[in-house]
Amino acid sequence: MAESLSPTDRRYVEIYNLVKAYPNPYGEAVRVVDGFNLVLQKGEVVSVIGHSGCGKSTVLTMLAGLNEISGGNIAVAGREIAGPGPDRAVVFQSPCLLPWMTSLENVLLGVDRVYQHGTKRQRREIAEHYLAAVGLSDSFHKFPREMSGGMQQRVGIARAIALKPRVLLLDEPFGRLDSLTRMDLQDVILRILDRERITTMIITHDVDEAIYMSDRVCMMTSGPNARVGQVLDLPFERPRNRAAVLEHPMYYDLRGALVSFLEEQDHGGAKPKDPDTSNWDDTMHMVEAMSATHHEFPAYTLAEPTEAENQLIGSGA
Ligand SMILES: Nc1ncnc2c1ncn2[C@@H]1O[C@H](COP(=O)(O)OP(=O)(O)OP(=O)(O)O)[C@@H](O)[C@H]1O
Repeated sequence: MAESLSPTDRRYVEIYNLVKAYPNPYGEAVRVVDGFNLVLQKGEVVSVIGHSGCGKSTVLTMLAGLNEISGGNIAVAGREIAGPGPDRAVVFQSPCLLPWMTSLENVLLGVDRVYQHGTKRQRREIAEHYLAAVGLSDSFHKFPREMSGGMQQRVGIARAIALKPRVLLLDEPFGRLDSLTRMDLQDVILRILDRERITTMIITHDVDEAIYMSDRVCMMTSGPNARVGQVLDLPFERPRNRAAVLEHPMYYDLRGALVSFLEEQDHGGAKPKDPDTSNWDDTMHMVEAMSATHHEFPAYTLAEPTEAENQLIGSGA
């Protein structure tokens, strides 16, 4: 993030003293998140990691405007948020596609709303462009039931990116996918982010994923009263290269810092699901396997922005 940024872009997403209180079974308000502060630069990718139940999704859904804020505030591009909006697109663990619509129609749902002044042909061109960008050029007319979980998640990603959001929010987007699909989709997202430079927050349980995908990793303390414990800066260049990241001399130290933090936070309370720090041994094996196996999807290429997209964005539509 070396280029000079305007003051607004340096504080593109600003989360200030954020609080979320939920009622407990006795009706008392418990502050799950309390005093969470984080600033993201424009174009930055930040992962949020922490023990299960600490409040990661709570922070993300408040940033999405889907969850009421109990205290503090959140601003995007200098403006305090008030509810959800197409400037913040979310991809959840489950892609939530409408089952009676094809992949193209599912993506068009959002595109039609954002580009209301575009022609039908222009909007279709944009939806097709983003489906192609996630490797689904052969599946425009498939229904969700005809697609694998990984393909459905690709549609969910295309739908989110096609909105041209200012901020992309990924809530454990690969949580239900097998390791190979997961790695494939990590690369799909990284390549889109390289091109689109979308400011992105990723919630994950996977320390290797956090390191591979992000510019910084934000570690949350365990709840209640969870907040940012530490923030780790990552030295890896973009575009990311998996082998180069894994072979980087600092990789083990960085990973060790994350795991140590999580272990320190693990102070004996019952945790339904601990962060997944177990797949390191499999990772190099997976990299080799990926280069050796036949891919389900055609080689990923990113076309230039479509003419329709440029015209519509240029006209402020
Ligand atoms: N609507 C709600 N009402 C009451 N408590 C809630 C509500 N939503 C979440 N919580 C509680 O808030 C805490 C934080 O939940 P959240 O889902 O944000 O955690 P998380 O870190 O994302 O967990 P995980 O990693 O398991 O997805 C949990 O203890 C959860 O039980």
